Amino acid sequence: MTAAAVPPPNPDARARAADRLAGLATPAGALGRLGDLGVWVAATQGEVPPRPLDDVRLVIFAGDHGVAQHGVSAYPPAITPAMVRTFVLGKAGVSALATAHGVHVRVLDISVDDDLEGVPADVQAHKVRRGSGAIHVEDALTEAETAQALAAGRAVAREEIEAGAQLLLSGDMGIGNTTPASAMVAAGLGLPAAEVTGRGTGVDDAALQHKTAVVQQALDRAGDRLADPVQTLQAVGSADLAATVGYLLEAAESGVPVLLDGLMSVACALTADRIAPGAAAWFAAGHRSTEPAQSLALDKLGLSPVLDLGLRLGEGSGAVAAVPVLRSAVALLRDVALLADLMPPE
Ligand SMILES: O=C(O)c1ccc[n+]([C@@H]2O[C@H](COP(=O)([O-])O)[C@@H](O)[C@H]2O)c1
Ligand SMILES: Cc1cc2nc[nH]c2cc1C
Repeated sequence: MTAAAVPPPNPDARARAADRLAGLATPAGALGRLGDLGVWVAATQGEVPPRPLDDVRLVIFAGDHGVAQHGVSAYPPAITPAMVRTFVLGKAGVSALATAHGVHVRVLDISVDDDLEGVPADVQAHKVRRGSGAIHVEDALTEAETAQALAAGRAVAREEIEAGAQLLLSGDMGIGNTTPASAMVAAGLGLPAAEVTGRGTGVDDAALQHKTAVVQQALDRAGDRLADPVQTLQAVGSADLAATVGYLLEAAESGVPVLLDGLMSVACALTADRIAPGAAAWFAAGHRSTEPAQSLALDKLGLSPVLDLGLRLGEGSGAVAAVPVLRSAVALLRDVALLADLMPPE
C-alpha cells in the first residue's frame, strides 16, 4: 500500500536562499554544511531568510516488542515502562538535552507491555496494544492495528503542528526495538540480516549472532510481503514504529520539516518514503548512530548526518543535540550582512 508522492520543499525559496547564501559576507562555501542546512530550512518554510526555529517539538513513541523476550537485547523489557515514567518526570538523557536546548518533549505509550498506572492519561491516549508480536515467529500487528497505529501517529503530528511546531523530531523508547527497526531497513533495502544487524544496547558477540539469526528468521517468515511498506510494518515492525511512520508522513505531507534521530527514527523515515515517495526531502538527519542499518538507510535516503558522536541512546537524543546546529544555520542566513552591501560598486 502506498500514498501519493510528496511535493518537495519550495524550489523557488530554495533558489533564493542559495543566492542569499552565496551573497553573504563570508567566503564562498565557507559555511559548509551550515549553509546547506540554512537553505534547506528556508525551502521547507518557503521563506528567505528563514524564520528562527522557536517552536521545536519532540515526540517519543514508546512500545515493547515480543522479540525482546528472546535474547536480542542487553536489557530486560521492564526498562521500557520505567523509562516512560522517567520521561514524564523529565529526568531521562533526552530530557536534559531538551531542557538545555528549549525543545518541547511529549512521550506516548503506543504499545508498552504495562498498564503504566498513575502516568497522565494523555500519555496513553493513543495506545494500540500491550506489546507487539515476536516478529520471528508471528506478525507484529494485525492489519487493523497497523492502520490504527499509522493513524495515531498522523493525529499526533497534526496536534503538534496545530500547537505551533516549526520543526518536529521523532524519538523512540523500547527494549528490543532495534530488532524490528533493522528488519524494516533490510526490507526497504533488500539486504540480508547480516548486513543490517547491530549491537543495539550493547549485546556481546554471541548475542549479536543470535540477534542476526532472529532478524533473518523474521525476514524469511515475511517473505514477499516485505515488498510492500505497510505490510512490512505489520509483519516485522511494531505499533510504536508504525505510529512513528504515520507521524513522519503527516509532517512531510503538511510541509513541516523533521529532524531525525537514530536507527528507529531513520528506519521509520525510510518506510515513510517507501509509502509516500519524496517524503525524505522534508527530513534532515540529526546524527549518525552506531547501528549499521541507520547509516545504510541514511545513504539510501540521500541524507548526511549533522553530528557523529558515537551516540546510541535513542529517545530522540541525537536529534535534540543537533537542534542548536540547525538554529545556527538559520541565524547565519538571517543575520549576516551581504558582501554587496559592504562593498558598494565604485
Ligand atoms: O537510536 C539508536 O540508534 C539506538 C541504538 C541502540 C539502542 N537504542 C535504544 O536502546 C533500546 C533498543 O536497544 P535493544 O538492544 O534493546 O534493541 C531502545 O530503547 C533505543 O532507544 C537506540
Ligand atoms: C537505561 C536505558 C535507557 C534508554 N533509553 C533508550 N533506550 C534505553 C535503554 C536503557 C537500558
